[in-house]
Amino acid sequence: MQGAITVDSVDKRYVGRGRETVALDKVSLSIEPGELVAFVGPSGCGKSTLLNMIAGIIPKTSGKIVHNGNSVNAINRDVGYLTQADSVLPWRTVERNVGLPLEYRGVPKAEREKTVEAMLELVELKGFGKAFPRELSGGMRKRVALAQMLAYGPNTLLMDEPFGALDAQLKLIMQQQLLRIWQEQKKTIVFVTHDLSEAIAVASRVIVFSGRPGRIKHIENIDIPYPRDVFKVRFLPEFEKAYDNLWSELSSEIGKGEDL
Ligand SMILES: Nc1ncnc2c1ncn2[C@@H]1O[C@H](COP(=O)(O)OP(=O)(O)OP(=O)(O)O)[C@@H](O)[C@H]1O
Repeated sequence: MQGAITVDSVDKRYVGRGRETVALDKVSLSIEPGELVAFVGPSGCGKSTLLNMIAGIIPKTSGKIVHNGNSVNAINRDVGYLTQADSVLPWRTVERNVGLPLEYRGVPKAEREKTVEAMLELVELKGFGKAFPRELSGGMRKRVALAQMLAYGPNTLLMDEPFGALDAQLKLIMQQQLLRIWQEQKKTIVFVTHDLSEAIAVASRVIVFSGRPGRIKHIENIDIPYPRDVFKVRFLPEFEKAYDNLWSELSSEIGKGEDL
């Protein structure tokens, strides 16, 4: 199924310099096509490791990951990946940054320009195509990175603390834009965050990982219908209930196996 992710009994052990780190222990999880799921957990519990394995960037030690019906055993080109440190190149204009993945794929210029224009419109940066990244605010740069990721049309987006470096107000704006794009484009999204409010505001399910070795400790369904206003949801009783549940699950894990 397009966008579906199944993680089946996945372990990850890193071995290096005579030391073994068990990052993930028997993690199993199913994500439906079109779902927006958030991962939360203490630092070092393996959230980024799991995203990297879904993207096929690093190998699993054991277990199985299936995406779009295919077993992931090498670089997974069906996902878009956005990290906190975005990949916007300072010497390229906005439009040439957004078009970069299409250039790599050899997409002809005319088609590339059409896609870039549509992507800039989608992230509300129409008219900024000729600008350079240094001329943009932090939130605008994030939107360039988002447009770049969306340009080649992956059905699944992996986002690792994408808004972590932004100030509180910009974060809200980006969360709202993300929800709009998600609803318009019907993508599957896996979103890693340290911010519980952010996780509850955007996700339909929040997955809580235990301290290292990372295991799935709890799954919280967020019973707030979409479309959501990320600012107003904070005042709903469902939000408060989810926050209480998540905090009680998470607080006991903080400090366990952490890289202090
Ligand atoms: N290449 C590597 N070699 C050895 N150990 C690694 C490597 N990458 C990650 N680790 C270890 O695996 C564990 C999980 O790391 P990971 O980055 O996946 O955690 P995380 O939950 O994303 O953390 P954070 O929230 O701080 O970003 C950590 O203990 C980390 O030190």
